[in-house]
Amino acid sequence: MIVTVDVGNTRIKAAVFEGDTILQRFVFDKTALEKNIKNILEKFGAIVCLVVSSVGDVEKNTFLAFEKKLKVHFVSHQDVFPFINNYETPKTLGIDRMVLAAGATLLYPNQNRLIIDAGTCVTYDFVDENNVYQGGAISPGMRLRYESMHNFTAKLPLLTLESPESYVGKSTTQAIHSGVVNGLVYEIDGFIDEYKAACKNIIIILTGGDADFLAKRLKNTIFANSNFLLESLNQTFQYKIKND
Ligand SMILES: Nc1ncnc2c1ncn2[C@@H]1O[C@H](COP(=O)(O)OP(=O)(O)O)[C@@H](O)[C@H]1O
Ligand SMILES: CC(C)(COP(=O)(O)O)[C@@H](O)C(=O)NCCC(=O)O
Ligand SMILES: [K+]
Repeated sequence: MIVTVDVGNTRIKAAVFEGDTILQRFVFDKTALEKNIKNILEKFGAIVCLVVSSVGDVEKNTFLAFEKKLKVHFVSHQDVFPFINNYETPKTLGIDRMVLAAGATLLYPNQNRLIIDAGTCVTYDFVDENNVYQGGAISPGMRLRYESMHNFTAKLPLLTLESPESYVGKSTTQAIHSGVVNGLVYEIDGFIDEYKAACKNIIIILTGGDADFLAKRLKNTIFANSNFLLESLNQTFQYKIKND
């Protein structure tokens, strides 16, 4: 039994795995990291390893403190990955994106894969059918769009996520909701259309904190799997054990 932990720029997600099955999933804030990990380990005494992917700014030592009880592994660029990396700056590629690419490569063999992670940022990652990671895109996530328009203007209020009534916003509030939500939906549909036109045999995976909300609004039919990063971490770790 292992626990995988995904430290994003907004929240921390964790899942306990027995083989390929998720037993329980947790979401918490970085201020409550130590307490939550402690609780998970107390609840699941059979956990032998803590596998961490981090792009956030939490202290490594918080995890290392658990090393007396179990093995702690930070996924890093030095690990073995099941794809060839064609990114021109492989050392700066986010470790979360590497893990998503690895999970897609292992779980969906012999096809092109596009992974869209709608978190703090929206990331697009493309692994082709020859298992070559080709790159993708990074754009502001939904919450970031609301916050940055408020922070960088004098007049725009900070709103919380709401479904726009129409693409024609009839008030400041409605115009912001339309710009943020419809804008991101059009962006994602636009990228999906480009990838689908360029490659016939492609699987598209949508994950991240906004995945469920967005999936319902896309023109393309895409099923959201908000656990995909945690599942990919489990897969990446199993692959490492087999291939090290
Ligand atoms: N309780 C919540 N707290 C913060 N963000 C949330 C919450 N519920 C949904 N979200 C959405 O999730 C997104 C962040 O997704 P997440 O996958 O947690 O990000 P990250 O992996 O970058 O930490 C935000 O854009 C926000 O709209
Ligand atoms: C793009 C990201 C900020 C996404 O982080 P997230 O939204 O998952 O919190 C992260 O993958 C990162 O820091 N990447 C480094 C740059 C790159 O991937 O090229
Ligand atoms: K992301």
